[in-house]
Amino acid sequence: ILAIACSCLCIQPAAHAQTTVPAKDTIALQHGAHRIGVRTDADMARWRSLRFGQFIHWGVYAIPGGEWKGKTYNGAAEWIRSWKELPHEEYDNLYRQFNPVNFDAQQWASQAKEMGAKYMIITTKHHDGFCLWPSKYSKYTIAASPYKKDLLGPMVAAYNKAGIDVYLYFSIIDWSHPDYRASLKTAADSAANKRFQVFVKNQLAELLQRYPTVKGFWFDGTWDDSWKRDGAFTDELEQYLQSIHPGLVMGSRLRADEKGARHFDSNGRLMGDYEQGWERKLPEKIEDVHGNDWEAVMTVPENQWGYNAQWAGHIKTANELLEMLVKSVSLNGNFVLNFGPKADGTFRTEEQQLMTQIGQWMKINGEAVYNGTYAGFEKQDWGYYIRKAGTDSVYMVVFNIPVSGSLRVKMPAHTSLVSVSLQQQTLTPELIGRNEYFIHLSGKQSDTPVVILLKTTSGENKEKGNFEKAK
Ligand SMILES: C[C@@H]1O/C(=N\OC(=O)Nc2ccccc2)[C@@H](O)[C@H](O)[C@@H]1O
Repeated sequence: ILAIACSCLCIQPAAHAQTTVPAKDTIALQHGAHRIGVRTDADMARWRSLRFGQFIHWGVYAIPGGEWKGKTYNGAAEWIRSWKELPHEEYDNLYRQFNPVNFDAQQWASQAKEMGAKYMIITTKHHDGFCLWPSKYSKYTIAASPYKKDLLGPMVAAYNKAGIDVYLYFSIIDWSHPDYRASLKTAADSAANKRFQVFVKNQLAELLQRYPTVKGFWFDGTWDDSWKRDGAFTDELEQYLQSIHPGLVMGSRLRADEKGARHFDSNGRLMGDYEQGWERKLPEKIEDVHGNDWEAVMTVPENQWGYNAQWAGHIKTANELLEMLVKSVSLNGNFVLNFGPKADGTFRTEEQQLMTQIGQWMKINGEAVYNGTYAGFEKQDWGYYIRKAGTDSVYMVVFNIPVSGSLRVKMPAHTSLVSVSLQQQTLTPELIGRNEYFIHLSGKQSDTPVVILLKTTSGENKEKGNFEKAK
């Protein structure tokens, strides 16, 4: 009885309490997550500090741009090869026309820098298999096009020179490769898949050898059964890439465990270095990210990654996109905004205007975004809190100024307010309850987000803040 009493009385804390996911750990896995909790090394800390990235989807799909022989393709432009109106034979010969004579890596990098992006993700090859670099493992590359020259090298050099890290998008699905199989039905399929796995490993090693300053891979196209069913290979591949390029940052889309689970293994543990499932959607609250690092990727139209001439439907504005960026950072994540250059290497006017508008705000307010983390304050309707990593500085990024003009701020327990400022102007909050304030923005109107800096002090035996003494 004593033993029973003891076992139900002495609650053992979880052996590894870093994650908040109720991990079962009931399934023994060889190829599940090998790390519990976030990566704490310098390369991951750098990725985490960047917060704002630029995605670029560029390839031969930019030539049709979502249209073909007068008809409009309703899917995502980079998927047009899958449209019955466009014969594979015709699509697979588009590379003969791919000649981006107006491509200017320097110009691309400087407009990304102006926007305030700190990293860039480029499609080395999308699902169609066309390689933007002269891969020696494929004939279907930029070398076979009229342009001939490598596109990735100048991009990596120009972006790095502009102080922007580069990550390589790589699609595992490759519609151009004779050995690609979505599913494995026969022994011949399995033999082809083995050859395909060697091809993937060779191309990835080739990319790291050619572009040694890249910081990681952004894998995609890993949902087919042929990939999911070989968790061991995905595990070995990730470890191989880390061995030849230590510190690489790779998201959760690469891996499967030996039971075919993706992103999270069969015990609910995140595989890879950050959660990569937030595609064209954002988490709502901090609990949704389970203590993991994560990244959201976003399109300007509803769902177009490659260049799409039509750009039908709702086109997000700079303020909408800034709110997504700020919301992501307030929930401890990164936000990556996608652009689809034209076949000639230029960006459409609307995308250039967005980069300029976003950059104008980031130039003044980027300090609230870069190195931003979850602040631990109770969410209010006026917008989002962002804590400067490792400090007592908390930014309020205001998107909705209430009709009262008064912004409610509830201080977390054991945290006091030391000062409040709006750019260079000091504000005096009104104490309206126990450790609760109104910050009055009377008469303030703004057509861009307003940033207020709170200096706080926290801890059990802290000196009082400057506004707690009742009048
Ligand atoms: C970034 C996008 O990534 C893709 N697909 O992403 C996903 O499949 N996303 C996904 C799928 C299932 C669950 C959550 C996200 C591609 O097909 C698309 O062309 C684009 O490159």
